[in-house]
Amino acid sequence: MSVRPMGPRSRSDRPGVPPLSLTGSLSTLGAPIPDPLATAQQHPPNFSSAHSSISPSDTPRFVGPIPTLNTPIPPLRPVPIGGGAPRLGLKLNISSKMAGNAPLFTQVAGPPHIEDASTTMSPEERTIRPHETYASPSQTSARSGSEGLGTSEGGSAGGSRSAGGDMNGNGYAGASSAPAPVPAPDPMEDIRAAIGKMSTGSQSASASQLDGRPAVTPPTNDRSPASDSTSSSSLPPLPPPKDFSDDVLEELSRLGEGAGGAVHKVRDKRDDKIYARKTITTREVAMRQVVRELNIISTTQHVNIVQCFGAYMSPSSSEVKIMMEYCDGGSLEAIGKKLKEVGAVVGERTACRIAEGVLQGLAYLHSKKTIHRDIKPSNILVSRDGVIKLCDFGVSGELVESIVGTFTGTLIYMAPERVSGGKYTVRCDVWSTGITLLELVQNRFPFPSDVPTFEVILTISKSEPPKLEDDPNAGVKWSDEMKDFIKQA
Ligand SMILES: Nc1ncnc2c1ncn2[C@@H]1O[C@H](COP(=O)(O)OP(=O)(O)OP(=O)(O)O)[C@@H](O)[C@H]1O
Repeated sequence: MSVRPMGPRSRSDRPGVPPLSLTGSLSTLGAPIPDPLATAQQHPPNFSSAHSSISPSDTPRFVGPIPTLNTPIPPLRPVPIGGGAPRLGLKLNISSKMAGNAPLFTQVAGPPHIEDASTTMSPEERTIRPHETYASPSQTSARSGSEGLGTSEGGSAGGSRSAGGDMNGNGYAGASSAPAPVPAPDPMEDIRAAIGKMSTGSQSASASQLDGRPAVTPPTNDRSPASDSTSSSSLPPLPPPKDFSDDVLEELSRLGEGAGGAVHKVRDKRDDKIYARKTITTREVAMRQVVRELNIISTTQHVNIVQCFGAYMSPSSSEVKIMMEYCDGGSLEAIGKKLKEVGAVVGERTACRIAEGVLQGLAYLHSKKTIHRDIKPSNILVSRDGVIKLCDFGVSGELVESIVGTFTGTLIYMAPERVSGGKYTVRCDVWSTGITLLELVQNRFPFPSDVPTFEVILTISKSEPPKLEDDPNAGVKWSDEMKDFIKQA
C-alpha cells in the first residue's frame, strides 16, 4: 500500500470550513496507572455535550454550508473485554444524528453545535518523550523482526516507503539487534494447521453479522483466559463453520491492496452473503506473517476487531484467502481522502468515537496478550453502521512481559521508542492511535513525511510529541480535553 505524500494542509486553506470553538469535559475515572491504555481510559474525552461558541458571522472565512463528517457511529455499548483488560470507559453521548445509517457526509447550516460540559480533568499528565537515539534507516526498510523467517521468505512485494516510511515490506529480516532468525521446519504446515483450526470451529462468528449489524456481544467459543469473563451461556449459538472456495465465491470489486495482499469484496453464491476476502500470496509474504495473521484473526472476537469467517488455500497452495466481514464504510485512510476532496473536517465528537473504537479494540487485543503494531488509517475500518474495526494483523505480535522485541509496522506512525530501536509495548499502539487521530482531525500528517526516511526517524525520535493545536486563523479551537487526550496518547 503506498503512502500518499502528506504535505502541510490547513483548514485555513479551505474555503467554507468554519471556525470551531469547542468546549467539553474530560472524565477522570479512578487513579492513574502506568499503562497507556489505562491512561486513555482515565482521560477520556467526554463529548456528552458541547457547544460551538463562534457563529458563522464571526469569521469572514465562512462562505456557506459546512461539510461536516457525520459518521454514523452508533452509541457506545458495553463490550466485554476479557481477562481484566482495562476498560476504556470513554463516555460518549452521541446525538441521534450520529447513530443509525446516517450518510457519511451531511451539509449542515451552521457550525457544529457542541454544548458545554463540565470539566473534571485530572491534573495528572503523561508525556511520552522521544528517545535520545535513533535507528539507522536500514533498520526501517521493511517489516522485520526476530520472529521472522528471514528476508529470503520475506520478499518485497510492498516495497518500502521512503519518506512516507511504509514498513509494509513483507520481509521479516531481523533488526540489527534481533536474534538470528529461526526458520520453521515447514511453514506451509503451520498455515494449513491455522486454516484447519478455523474450519473445525475455532472461528465462530455468526454469519448473520454479515448483514452489517455490529456484534454487540461478540460470540466466542474462545476459552482462553482472556475471554473467561465473557459468559459463554449468554452468547448466541455458533453456526457451523462454512467451507469457502473460489468456486462458491463471486468477486465483486477490489477493496484495497497492501503489502500483505489484495482485498476483494466477494459474494457467497450459496446464500448471497457479502464478505471481504484478503488474498495473501504465500510466495511473497513471510509464512510466519501469514500464520500469525490467521491465528490472530481467527481467535479474536470483538466488536472493534474485524471478524474472520474462515480461510482457505488455493489448490496450488500459492495463496491463502482469508474471509472477513465486509466493512463498507471503508478505511480511515479512504475517509480522510474523501474529506479532503470535499473540504470537510472531522469534528471532535467523531474523532472521539473513532478513538473509543480503536482503544477498545486495542484493549481487547492487549487482554489477549497481543499488540497490533501497525495502527494507521488504512488499518482502521468502519462498518456500515459506523463501528470502528481494526484489521491487518500481519505484523501483530505476542506480548511477552509487555514487550515485543521485533521491528515491524509503518514508520511514520511509529512511537519514538520504536524508531529508536526500543522494545514495542502496548504504548506504541496508543502512540500510533494518537498520530492517526491527529492526522485525521488536522487534515495533515503531524510530522514531515515527504523527506528522507532518516529525517522522519530523527524528527519522531528527537522532537517533542506533536500536539493538537488550535488554528486561530481558521477560527479552529479544540477543547482542552481533546488536546489532553491527544497528549496522553
Ligand atoms: N474487511 C474489510 N472490509 C473492507 N475493506 C477492507 C477490509 N479489509 C481490508 N480492506 C481494505 O483493503 C486495504 C488493505 O487491507 P489490509 O490492510 O488488510 O492489507 P495489507 O496488505 O495487510 O495492508 P498493509 O499494507 O497495511 O499491510 C485496507 O486498507 C482497506 O481499504
